[in-house]
Amino acid sequence: MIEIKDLHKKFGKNQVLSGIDLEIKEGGIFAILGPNGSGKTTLIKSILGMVIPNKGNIIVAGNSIKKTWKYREGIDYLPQIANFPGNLRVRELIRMIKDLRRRSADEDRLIKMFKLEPFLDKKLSTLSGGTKQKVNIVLTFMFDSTLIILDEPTTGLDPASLIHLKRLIQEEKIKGKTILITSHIMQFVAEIADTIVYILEGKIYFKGSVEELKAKTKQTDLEHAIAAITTTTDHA
Ligand SMILES: Nc1ncnc2c1ncn2[C@@H]1O[C@H](COP(=O)(O)OP(=O)(O)OP(=O)(O)O)[C@@H](O)[C@H]1O
Repeated sequence: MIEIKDLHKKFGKNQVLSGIDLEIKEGGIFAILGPNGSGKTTLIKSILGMVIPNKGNIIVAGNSIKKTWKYREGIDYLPQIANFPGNLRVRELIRMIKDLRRRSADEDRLIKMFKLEPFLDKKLSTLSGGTKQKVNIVLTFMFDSTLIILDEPTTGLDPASLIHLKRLIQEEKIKGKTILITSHIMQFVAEIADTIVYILEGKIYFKGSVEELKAKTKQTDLEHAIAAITTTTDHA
């Protein structure tokens, strides 16, 4: 589904990605992990064509993404920070995104799931952080793309909403979709991820399952395994 070959990206003198090689097969949940500033969002934005790499190649669904944008229509993306005009009402925003993408959407089920009915006529600027995030989740999942990219999807969510989000992601996986997630919430990652990709110092430091990482680092939970990763694993 996605092939990344020798990807390099620097911002000024800051070398963020320095030779990322990664294959993401079709179907399943992939968590991209790494410390703050390790380049997770940069990698995601490179896949989306929002960051132009200095070197390397990215192939999505068999085609190089260089100088093309059409492939992006087949990706549903939840950004880490979504900035929509505050004076828009939730209902208007949903309408606007549907018009922009010119795709059929199934928003009603999601609005119900996240109990957003009372907020539909409210302006975005008046919503709490968690409610805004639920609106962003609706905007992401209301389309039916085969590739879904979620940058820190749990931000601000209360426990009930987190359960809904997990269920939603798992339902999409069962449909055969490929889901790419970044998160710092290790319990969330441990519960849903099939494969973990750990980025450190611009490279892929580990790729494998949660169980493989726990075994490799001799830890019983993912949080401690991640903490131990740099001292106990070899480069993947
Ligand atoms: N547009 C930009 N211009 C300059 N530097 C940038 C830009 N985008 C990202 N960076 C830098 O690139 C590095 C990686 O940032 P990135 O957002 O990809 O990290 P991250 O792993 O997603 O971090 P976090 O876990 O904090 O979200 C950081 O040092 C950041 O300051």
